[in-house]
Amino acid sequence: MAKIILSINAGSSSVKVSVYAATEGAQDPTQLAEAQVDGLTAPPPTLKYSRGDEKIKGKKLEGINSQEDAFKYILDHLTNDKGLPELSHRDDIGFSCHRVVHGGDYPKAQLIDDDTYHHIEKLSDLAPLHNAGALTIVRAVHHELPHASNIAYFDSSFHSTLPLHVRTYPIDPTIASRNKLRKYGFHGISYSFITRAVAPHLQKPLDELNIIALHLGSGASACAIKGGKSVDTSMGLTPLAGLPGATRSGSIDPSLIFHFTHDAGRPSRQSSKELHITEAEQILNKESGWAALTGTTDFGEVIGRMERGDEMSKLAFDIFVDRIVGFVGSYYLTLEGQVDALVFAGGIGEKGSQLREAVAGKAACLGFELDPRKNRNVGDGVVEDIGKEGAKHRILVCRTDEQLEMARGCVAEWAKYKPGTEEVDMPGAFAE
Ligand SMILES: Nc1ncnc2c1ncn2[C@@H]1O[C@H](COP(=O)(O)OP(=O)(O)O)[C@@H](O)[C@H]1O
Ligand SMILES: CC(=O)OP(=O)(O)O
Ligand SMILES: [Mg+2]
Repeated sequence: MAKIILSINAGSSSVKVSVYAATEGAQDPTQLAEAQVDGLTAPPPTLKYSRGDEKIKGKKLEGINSQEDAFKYILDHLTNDKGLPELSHRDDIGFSCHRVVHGGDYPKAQLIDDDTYHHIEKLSDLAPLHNAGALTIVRAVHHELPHASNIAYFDSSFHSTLPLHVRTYPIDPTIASRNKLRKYGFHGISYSFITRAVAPHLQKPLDELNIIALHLGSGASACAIKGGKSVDTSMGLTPLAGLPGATRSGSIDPSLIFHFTHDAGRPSRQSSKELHITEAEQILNKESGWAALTGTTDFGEVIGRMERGDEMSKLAFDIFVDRIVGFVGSYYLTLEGQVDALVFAGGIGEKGSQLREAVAGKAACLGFELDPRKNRNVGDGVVEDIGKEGAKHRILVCRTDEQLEMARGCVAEWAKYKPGTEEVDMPGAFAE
């Protein structure tokens, strides 16, 4: 029998929920609707909704201040939509897939029960912009949709293949092992989608695909993928490392923070019972990046202002290009030049033609050459070529879809996650 899958992606600036109908053994779930609340870090948040030809864009929302608020608003919107009869009652939802950024050592998705819930909760300190928000949604689903199975998909799982010398920090190994201090890497659900979309596009078996993938959104990262597996990525123990983002500094000299504030190690003003963060984490995760340099978290706006002559926006743009190019060069060596394509994805990677042009301009010396016309008018497929005909390496844009990647995983493991199976019973789940 067909079941409804809700696939929930709590990002740092947005909550995206896709609704699918699926049956056991089906190839791909069928998307019925997609709702997105954007701008959580640049109020007022707005709703984007699509179901068939029905579209809502940019509806300003009031009283939505958190990922949990955004999710509850979306759930109400979906169940009240008369054009979505498949989801007229909350009990219609059989599965609820949750994007959880930090999954520690979990190499694959997990059914959320008491144990996994508390384990994920412990990891919240390592992904302060994400895990705590995602868990508020897990709790909301558990209370509002008690018959649905909750499954956690981790951003970190795709990077469980990182070689030892890549994931190890050169620090005291005893303390590193005790405190689980290593590179985990994130955006893995997206990189998994990208790998599985790009391989058939390039007509290569998955296990022979070598790409440099860039997921550039509110949080941004790069990944070197060899034989379809992650061999290096720019985020680290937490999503703070590597590239700068909307409110994140990215990698800086770790000593900098002690010169920035004398309170670096103190609990932050925004610490709460659920979320413990230091002043240092608050500043570098939430008060840096484009927001600190330009006053906006919207990189589309940064580009617009730069084009109108704003110097700080130009500086923010140049910093981003410089850091991205650094990873492209580094991963080109990691892959020993055997690179099938440079792939742009995420909100900025998919929409920021100016950024792609600037990155490709610097990477042209390695054989990544852009076709400016294709770059400015990207086709509407999942994967599109924007490289110059005859260039040494291809350049692609991939419209990544973390919700679909989770829903596909859910269908593939249907029997394991089916509501009503013994494993799924969670009598006292998520006790405080
Ligand atoms: N035309 C555009 N050019 C460049 N960036 C854009 C454009 N439109 C939107 N963006 C950026 O995309 C980012 C959101 O990306 P997304 O991957 O959806 O974010 P999240 O990290 O919340 O999942 C925002 O920072 C937004 O500024
Ligand atoms: C891991 C991460 O930074 O995610 P997002 O880009 O969705 O904030
Ligand atoms: Mg995202």
